[in-house]
Amino acid sequence: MTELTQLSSWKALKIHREAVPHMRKLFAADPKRFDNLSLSACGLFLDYSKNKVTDETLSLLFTLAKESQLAPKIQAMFNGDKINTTEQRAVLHSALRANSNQDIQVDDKNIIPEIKHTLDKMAAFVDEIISGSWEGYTGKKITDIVSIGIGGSFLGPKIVSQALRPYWTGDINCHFVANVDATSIVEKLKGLNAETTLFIMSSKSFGTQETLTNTLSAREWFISQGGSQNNVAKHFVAVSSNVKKATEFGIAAENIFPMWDWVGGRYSLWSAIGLPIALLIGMTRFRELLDGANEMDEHFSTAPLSQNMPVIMGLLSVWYVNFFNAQSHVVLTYDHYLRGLPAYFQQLDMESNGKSVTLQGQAVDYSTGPVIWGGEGTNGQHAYHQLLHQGTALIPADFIMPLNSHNPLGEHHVQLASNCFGQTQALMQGRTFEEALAELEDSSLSDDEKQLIAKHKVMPGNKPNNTLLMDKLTPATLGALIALYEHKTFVQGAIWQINSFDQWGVELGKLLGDDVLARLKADKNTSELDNSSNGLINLFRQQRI
Ligand SMILES: O=P(O)(O)OC[C@H]1O[C@](O)(CO)[C@@H](O)[C@@H]1O
Repeated sequence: MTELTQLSSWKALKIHREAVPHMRKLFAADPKRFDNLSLSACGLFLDYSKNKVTDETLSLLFTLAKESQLAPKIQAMFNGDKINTTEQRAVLHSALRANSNQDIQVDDKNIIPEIKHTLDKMAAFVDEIISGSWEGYTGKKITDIVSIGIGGSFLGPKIVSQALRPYWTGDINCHFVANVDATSIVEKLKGLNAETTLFIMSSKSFGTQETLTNTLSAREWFISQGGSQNNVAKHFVAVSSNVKKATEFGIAAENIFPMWDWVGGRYSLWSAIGLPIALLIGMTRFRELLDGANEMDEHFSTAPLSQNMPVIMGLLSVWYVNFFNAQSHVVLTYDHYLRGLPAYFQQLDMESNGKSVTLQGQAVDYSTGPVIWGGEGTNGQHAYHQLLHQGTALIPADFIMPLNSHNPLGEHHVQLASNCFGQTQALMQGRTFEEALAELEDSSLSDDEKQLIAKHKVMPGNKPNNTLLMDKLTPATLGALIALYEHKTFVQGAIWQINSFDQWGVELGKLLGDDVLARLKADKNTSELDNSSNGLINLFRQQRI
């Protein structure tokens, strides 16, 4: 048995689970539930009143946090302790957005000056590109960026750029290429002019197959379009922690923006990996994004547990995963600009908490990270919300909506808000059999038919959901929102006693992929593997035109 399941709070929560009444009852009993179970921080407002919790639940969850040493674990992360123990690395994405007067030590060295230096280098570069003083090989201004990277070196820049579309300066367009499928890069390059296109190769390791292959193809395209090897320096820059490999690959040393091994890929948009964002919105706005995240770092590291937004959200998730067997969590963004966030949070959470051994190497005997999925409202209401309301799985939901739209057109936003709030209400209260029957009272159905249809119209309700609001989507509120989910992910990992910062699960696939590649390119059939893999490889070799 693991330590976690032996904690007194864990045992108490297991028993207490049965005693939590339906949320309808909780709301009826407490006219102040909304006031009591909501809080504001860093430009965000969280309503968590529509959760299956009483005061006792929350108190037990906070005890669980204390018994799990959450507060010292938070401090260890911010202090730069090597909490990523399987890779012996500090976890300091927070340092990337820290104030420049701070002193944060890694291996007895203050890392703040090099962060500042890289931000200054980014600022100078952004200025040159936006002003047009950086010229392509025929003297023209850069108009298009092609950002090549995958995983954290793709999702963060892409989704934040998309979310901050209203803040683009308008001079530059950006295209993102991640997949090794040639269709992705071929389609992106269509219509681009090599003279005015800049490629950013983003890879922390500088060893990721997809990114290397796409960059080579981009360089070939550039040369096939009239650029020459000598012009590559004007059109290719890289972001990497492996400066040596990037230089060997042929990226000019002055065109390499460094990052560091204490930044995880899925936490890296705050580093020079965020360069595409800075090129689109300008450096001042990029710094506002960092400031918003920094505010959330301050909140997370200083607010008491019971007033701490990431702590509350993380503990609620643990409550459902471990005590109600919730196996997924849905993120519903009621803002078209935020439509990519569920995919971003999916990598953040699932790559971080998809683990099954504790830090001590013991197999867990409880569930860890749930499946994260979602999409934009109201679209999902006409697709998968049916399962949220009446399906058999319990799926906690986060609704995210800015109170003001960047496009205040007619009644659109008030209708959007009515749908968002209406969904949170429907999930919570549901519809009883008696209510369903009453709705059918005036229909021409027989009594038996009414009884039958009413059964189908029953919605159990009592489905947990959070609502996160902000005045308006700005770089600062977006920074705070993303940092909130980063820290929520940390809280869950800390309770589950796992390492949220490695990703060994993706490594085996990479290794086997390399072996399969060699076999696909070989001039003879494969017979050494399992017979399914042999069969697939040989089929591919034989059927290829
Ligand atoms: O930036 P890199 O080193 O190319 O890695 C890309 C992505 O690959 C992963 O390791 C997963 O395969 C992610 O964690 C990372 O963001």
